[in-house]
Amino acid sequence: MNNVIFPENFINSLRVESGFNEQNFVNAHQNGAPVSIRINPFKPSGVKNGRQVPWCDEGFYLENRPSFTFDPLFHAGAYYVQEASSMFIGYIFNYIKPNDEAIKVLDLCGAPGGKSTLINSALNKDDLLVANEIIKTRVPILSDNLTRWGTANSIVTNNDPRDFSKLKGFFDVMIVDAPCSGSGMFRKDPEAMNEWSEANVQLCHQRQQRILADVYPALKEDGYLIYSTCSYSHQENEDILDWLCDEFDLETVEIPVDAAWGIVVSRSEKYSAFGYRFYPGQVEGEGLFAACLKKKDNSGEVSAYKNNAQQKLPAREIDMVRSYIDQPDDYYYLKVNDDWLAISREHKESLNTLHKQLYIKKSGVRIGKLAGNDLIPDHELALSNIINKDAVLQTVLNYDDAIAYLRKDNLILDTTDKGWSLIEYEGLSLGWAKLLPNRVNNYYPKELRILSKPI
Ligand SMILES: C[S@@+](CC[C@H](N)C(=O)[O-])C[C@H]1O[C@@H](n2cnc3c(N)ncnc32)[C@H](O)[C@@H]1O
Repeated sequence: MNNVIFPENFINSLRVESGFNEQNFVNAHQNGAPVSIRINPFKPSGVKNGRQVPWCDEGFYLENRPSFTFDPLFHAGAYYVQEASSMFIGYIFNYIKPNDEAIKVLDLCGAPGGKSTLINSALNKDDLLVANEIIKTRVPILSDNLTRWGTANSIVTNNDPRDFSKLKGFFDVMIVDAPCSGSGMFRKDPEAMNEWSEANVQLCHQRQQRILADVYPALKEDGYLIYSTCSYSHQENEDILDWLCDEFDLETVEIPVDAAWGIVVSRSEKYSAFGYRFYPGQVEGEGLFAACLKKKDNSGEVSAYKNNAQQKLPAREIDMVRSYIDQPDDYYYLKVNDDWLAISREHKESLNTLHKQLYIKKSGVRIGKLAGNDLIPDHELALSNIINKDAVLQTVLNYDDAIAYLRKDNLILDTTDKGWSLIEYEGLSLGWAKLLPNRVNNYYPKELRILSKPI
C-alpha cells in the first residue's frame, strides 16, 4: 500500500493521544500487516513456529502469508489465524484468572471466534465458556471455529446482550469485544477509511454503552469485565471506561506490561482507569484498545434456578455413545432431538440454567445419532479432543488426498477396511468417511468444503 491518506478528523484525534507516534503509524500503514497464528494447545501438531508474539505463548508471526485454505492442519484446528494485538486479551485473562476455582466466562460479541478460541485455550475442563453472537448468520462461523478447537466445555448462544441480564451474577469473567468504528483495522482493510466518520464513532459509543449496561447484571461481584475495541477513538475507549465507572461500582485493574512491547498505557480522565493501546508501528500488530475492570457491587442475588426435569435416557444408548468417548465418566450426556451430545460433566447445571434464558446453538461436542446398533458419527466428534480413537477406524491420508477430501471430491483409497472411518492427516482428524466395498463416501460437511483448487 502506498501514500495512505487518513481522514483529517481521524488523524487529528490521534495527535492529541499521549504516546502516539504519528511517523511510525503512517510508515506502518505503507506496508502490509504482519501475519500471525495461534497454536491450539489441545491439538499438538507439526505446525512450524516462527517468532513468538511477546504477550502470547501460543502466538507466532509467520514470515509470509501461506495459503491457509490449502493447509489441512488449518481445517483440523491445529491453529487459528489471528492478528497479534488481539492475543493480548488472553494475556489479560491469564493475569486475572483464579487458579483454584472453576469459572464461567462469557464472550459476549463472539463471532468469528478469535477471542473465544483464545480464552478457551486458557480454560480447564471444568471451566465453562459461553460464546455468544447476536447476528444469526455469524453464529455458524463461531460454532465451526469452536468445533475445530475440539473442547467439550463451551456453549454457543445467539442472543441480544439484554437476554443475559436475567442471569444475575452468573459469570466470573466477561469479555466484551465490542462492535466499533474499526479504525484499528485500517491497515488490513483500507476501504474502511472511507466509512470512518465522527458521527459513526458517536453511534458506536452509544451502542457500546447499551451493550455494557444490558450485560452487566450477569457479572458476579468481584468478577472481571474485559473490554476491548479495534478503534483508536477516545469516545469508544477511555470515555467508555469513565462512563462504566460513573454508572457502576467498578475498579480499574492494572495489567503489568513490558515496556519493550510498545503498548501505550493510557489512563481515563475522570477515574484514571487503565487502558492498553496498540498502535501499528509501535507494536507488531493491528490497532487495539483493551482494559480490565473489577466489579465491586452486587447486581442482586445470584439467581437460583431449579433444575430441569431430567431426561430419562436409555442406559443401553448411553453405554453405546460412551464407548466413543475417551474418559467417558468426565462427561454429561444428553439427547437433543436425535443427536447425542457430551459436555464436561460439571456443566450440567449451567446448561439447564442457560437453556431457560438463551438460544443455545451448540453445547459441548455433538457425538452423533444412533441407528440400531450403529452410531452415525457427527463431524464435531471427529474434530473433538474427547473422541476415543481406539473405538473407530482411522484412515491416514497424504497431502493430495487430504485436500481432495476437504474439497469433498471422490476418494480412491487402497484399503480393505469397511465402515465409518476417521480421516487423519499428520496425526489430526479432518472428519469422517464411510468405507464401502467399492467406494468411499466422503462425509466432510458440504458447507465447510474448499471451493477453490490449489494453484
Ligand atoms: C469486534 S467483533 C467480535 C470479534 C470476535 N470477538 C473475535 O475475536 O473474533 C464484534 C461482534 O459484535 C457483534 N455485534 C454487533 N452488534 C452487536 C450488539 N448490538 N450487541 C452485541 N454484539 C453485537 C458483531 O456481530 C460482531 O460479531
